[in-house]
Amino acid sequence: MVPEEESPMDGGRKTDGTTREAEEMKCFSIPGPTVTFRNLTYRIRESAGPFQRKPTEREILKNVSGIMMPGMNAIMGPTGSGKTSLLDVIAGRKDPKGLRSGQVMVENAVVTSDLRLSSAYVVQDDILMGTLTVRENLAFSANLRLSQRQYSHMDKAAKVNQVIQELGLQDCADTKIGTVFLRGVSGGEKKRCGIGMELITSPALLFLDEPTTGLDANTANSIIALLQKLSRDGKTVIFSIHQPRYSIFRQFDHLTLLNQGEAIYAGEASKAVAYFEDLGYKCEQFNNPADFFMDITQGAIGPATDGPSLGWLFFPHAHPPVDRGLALCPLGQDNTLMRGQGSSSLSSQLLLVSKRTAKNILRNPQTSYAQLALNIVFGILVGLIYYRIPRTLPEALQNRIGAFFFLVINMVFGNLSGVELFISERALFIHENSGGYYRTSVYFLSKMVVDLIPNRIMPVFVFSAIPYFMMGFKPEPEAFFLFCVTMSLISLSAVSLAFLVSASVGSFGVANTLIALPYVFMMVFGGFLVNLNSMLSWLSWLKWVSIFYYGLNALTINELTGQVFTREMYMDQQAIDYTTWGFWQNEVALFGIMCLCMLFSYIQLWRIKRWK
Ligand SMILES: Nc1ncnc2c1ncn2[C@@H]1O[C@H](COP(=O)(O)OP(=O)(O)OP(=O)(O)O)[C@@H](O)[C@H]1O
Repeated sequence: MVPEEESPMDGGRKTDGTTREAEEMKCFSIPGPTVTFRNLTYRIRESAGPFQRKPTEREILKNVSGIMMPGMNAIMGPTGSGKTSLLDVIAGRKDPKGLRSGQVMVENAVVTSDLRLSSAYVVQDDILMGTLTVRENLAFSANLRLSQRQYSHMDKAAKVNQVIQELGLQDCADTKIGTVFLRGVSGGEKKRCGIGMELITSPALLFLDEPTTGLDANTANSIIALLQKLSRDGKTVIFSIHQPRYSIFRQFDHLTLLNQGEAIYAGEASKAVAYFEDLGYKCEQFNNPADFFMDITQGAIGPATDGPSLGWLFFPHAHPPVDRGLALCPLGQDNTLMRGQGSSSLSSQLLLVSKRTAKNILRNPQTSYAQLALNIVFGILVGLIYYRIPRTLPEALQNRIGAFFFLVINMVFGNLSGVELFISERALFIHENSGGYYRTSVYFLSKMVVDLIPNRIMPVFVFSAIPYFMMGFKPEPEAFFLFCVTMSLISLSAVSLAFLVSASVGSFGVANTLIALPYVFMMVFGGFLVNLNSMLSWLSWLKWVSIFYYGLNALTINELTGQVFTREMYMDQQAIDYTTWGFWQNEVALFGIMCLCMLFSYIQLWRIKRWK
């Protein structure tokens, strides 16, 4: 959670627009912080193969140091040189376990993972809600991240308008971002909106991972021009970039050049060419310096004379960290200097996130429609197959039990789509949750409320009503009501299991395999396909975890108890307890499965790795 304290960048509560504007101007005139890092060594563990005992370690950052001040600070280097890793370590987004030495300081205070809550980080893949407009996305960020105590609704709307103006997003402010099904704003506008989501909190320190990747030359230019404008307003802008064109390169104030995890240059960008020329490398007259540096790192050109070799750090015109009197502090110790803006209360977070989820479902209703359509078609189909079940044996019994099995299969397997819930928004959730937008519990609860009611409970009532009367089940309202309750509990427990799988894995392929397996096992141990009394005793215990077992039992008790044609004979044979408590035992068991799966889903969601 973003702390509620007032930040140095925070304007505080304002009563009139003029004061607010003046304060905003003041925010921009306060210089951003100086970020210092030294001797950063970062190792990753390469996953061991099946025959390898110990995982191997690889050093991806080797003793990297530097100072980044307010302005444009670029981290450049060839692919795989460690640009993103360095950016993430500085921004406190990389798993601290891998940091073997070194520290990062912001304005003389050691920072660790807390920095990620107080600084702004724009990820490479624009992570935005595609069904919402640019303005709605920005408003979502403003409503959640600007303190309720300090900003009124009007203040927040004014802030959104201000960001739209600053980023030149006026023309597309009310256009949806876009999804695979929906054409939305352009790539450049999406990138601007991503930057805007972070600028909402007026951060003094802005990190961007490859902000120009995937954009055409003009759009890339305009994004860099925007960043340059922000840096001239006093912000410390730190970004990784691969191989920019000259018009982009010349806007850099500070350059950190990486090669195979080592910083081979860190200093004023305008002096980098001269530095390498001093080492004997020759930059052709019309060559782009960025291309020149890439050629050096990739060994395409060598020194003309015997100069010093690459691989040691140079700080032209930059103050070495020791000159700034920075104290060493053990890694992992939190001593955060900057504090983020206060965020909204738990209940308003829940309201805002639920509203966005509902909006997203309404604007992207394919899953809900499919769920409803499937239930109507299946309901009619079951109703037709078992139309007016006779009340004479053997059909009265055979058809009823068959119909129950058919109904439960539909309830369970109809919820396979539940595995989509947390996988499709995994990147968005990780980004927003680690950026301090909302708590894990808020996201979880909003998903439960907004997904469960329209997608999992309402269609069940439609589905239950259609075949129930077509088949000629007990006409009493109480029996129909208990039938609906049972069907809902079967559906909810099945979907909870799907949610658990969804929160545990990151890919649809794995999730589909993982969910199909327990569903099929539960079906076998439901008591319809095999008589559980005749099964090996050490195997038959699996019925106790079967949604099918409890669901079939409850439906059977509800329909067959008191019927003249069976006289409970069937239930006696199957050892089904058809007392009132016997019926409710099944309902409680289904409810228990649902609660357990929900609880584990939440734990799994909470355990998702936030580190990069
Ligand atoms: N969490 C991780 N797990 C495994 N390998 C990693 C991890 N993070 C970084 N690496 C590896 O470290 C090296 C540097 O990666 P990084 O993404 O920092 O490079 P980069 O310069 O940003 O590359 P690119 O320009 O291609 O994005 C790569 O070989 C990458 O595969």
